[in-house]
Amino acid sequence: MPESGQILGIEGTAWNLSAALFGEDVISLFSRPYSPPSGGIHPREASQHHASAMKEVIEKALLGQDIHKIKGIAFSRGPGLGPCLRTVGTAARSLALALDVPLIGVNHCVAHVEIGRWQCGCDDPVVLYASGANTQVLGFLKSRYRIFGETLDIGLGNCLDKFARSKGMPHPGGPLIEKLASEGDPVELPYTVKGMDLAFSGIMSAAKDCKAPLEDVCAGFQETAFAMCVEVTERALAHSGKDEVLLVGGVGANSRLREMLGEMCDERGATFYVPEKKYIGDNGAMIALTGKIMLEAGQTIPVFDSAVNPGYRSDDVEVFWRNDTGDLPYARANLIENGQARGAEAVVTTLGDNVVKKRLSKRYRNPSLDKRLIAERTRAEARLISMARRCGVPTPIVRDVTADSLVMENISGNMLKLELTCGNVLAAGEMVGRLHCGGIIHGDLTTSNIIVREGSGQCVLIDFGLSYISSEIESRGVDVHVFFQTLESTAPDHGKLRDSFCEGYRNTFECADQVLERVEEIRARGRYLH
Ligand SMILES: C[C@@H](O)[C@H](NC(=O)OP(=O)(O)OC[C@H]1O[C@@H](n2cnc3c(N)ncnc32)[C@H](O)[C@@H]1O)C(=O)O
Ligand SMILES: [Fe+2]
Repeated sequence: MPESGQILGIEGTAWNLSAALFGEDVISLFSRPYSPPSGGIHPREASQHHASAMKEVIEKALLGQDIHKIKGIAFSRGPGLGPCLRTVGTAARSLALALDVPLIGVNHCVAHVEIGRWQCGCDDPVVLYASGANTQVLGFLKSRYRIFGETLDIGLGNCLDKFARSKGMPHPGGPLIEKLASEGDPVELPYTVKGMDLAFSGIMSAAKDCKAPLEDVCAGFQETAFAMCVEVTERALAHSGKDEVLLVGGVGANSRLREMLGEMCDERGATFYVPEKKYIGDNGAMIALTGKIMLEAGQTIPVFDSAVNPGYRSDDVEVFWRNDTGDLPYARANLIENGQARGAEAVVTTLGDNVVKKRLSKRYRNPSLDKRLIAERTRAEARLISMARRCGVPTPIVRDVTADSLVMENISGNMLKLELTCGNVLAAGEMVGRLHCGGIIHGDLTTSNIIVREGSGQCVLIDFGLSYISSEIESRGVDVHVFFQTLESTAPDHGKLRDSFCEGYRNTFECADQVLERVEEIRARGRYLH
């Protein structure tokens, strides 16, 4: 590996203009945050702030340093606010040319992850990246940071900030909401999880309209939104078989979110990591460090081809600097002991020809939210399994229902994720087509929730805990989007599998094309939003 010496990194995707020098460790770090006089971040004003503070920030980061030791200039290439990115890009290019050193274009999201891994010393975590503009659950697989799930509308931080503004609180709202929440008694707010994806706009509008004392609304907001984030992180852990969780991004500064994630990891036997506060939100050190790693891996860019990318996705980056884990990470998925399988939210125990599925209480969840979710999901599951069967979708037969448990027929076979052939995925597409045709949305359509029945090879759909009735193209689209995401995050040949699914889906559902078009739209929407 070539010795890369010192790297200067510049961050300025949104609110913080920050520069750092990284050698073997962080040598210097200096930031000039932009705080809007009123309202939220205005892209042009933020970029003007960055332009006027650039000289000072770079000078302070380089104070007392020998600039001849600098072997590369790294900058945040995206995602972020276009005008801010361009200001930073221009400064980085000029410095690279003036010092005659390589230029490294860093993906901001990947940099959040890399500084977390570096600081915490974790190896292969499931990452909850919760910041202003982004909320994603990421995991490394086959040379990329795959997006297991993400927000379908706005980022958690922006959602907190907008709610705060509507109540007359200053920007950014996160820290003040945290303070108020600690004195409140949580109100009930809408909880929206779709497979491993999340949506925050429902909770935001309900919170804005809520007439309860502000402390109680803030507490309800945190309890609900954070429980959603922890749930999808747990789901990603169960699905991927990884055993480390890393929290990064500005919202990671919140101690309640840390506490909840810590409790979830504790219950699952996973290890929880979170970097120091100065490295958790936007900072120049994360760009300098990632720049150094990328330079060592040979990932530099020529100045003439270094345009910024406001929509740069975490999974657009080919990660040359990490060893591929090789096999799909299923070895440790779903702990199975004494005939019991433990998924993300329930324990399934085999009892002869039946299984008992019992939803577990989660310590990280506020008790009334916990009770509400367990009861709602158990009831919904029993009702929707029967409906789906009537539509010709193979499901287990339900034999009994209690407040937190279902007794169902035991289906023997493997999860679809272990038998990802085009034929099986085509059959899955046909099954989902029938389900949607009958007006049912599965709500958690992953390859772990389809069993390929031993002997007949028939695809059987399980886990209807998040299912609901809807004939909307949007809901159907999200269902299929979730399925495609699990293919993408786990199967290298996902293109072919996707085609097989579409073929099956078209075979049984006449609105298939409309839905598949919407899936493309939903995918594009997940890209950086302003
Ligand atoms: C693309 C890039 O520009 C963007 N960066 C970004 O959003 O800044 P970051 O520093 O990672 O996060 C800022 C967010 O973090 C929230 N935040 C800060 N302290 C918080 C706290 N104690 N509780 C909750 N939220 C907090 C703020 O309210 C704000 O929304 C991103 O990573 O998405
Ligand atoms: Fe960020």
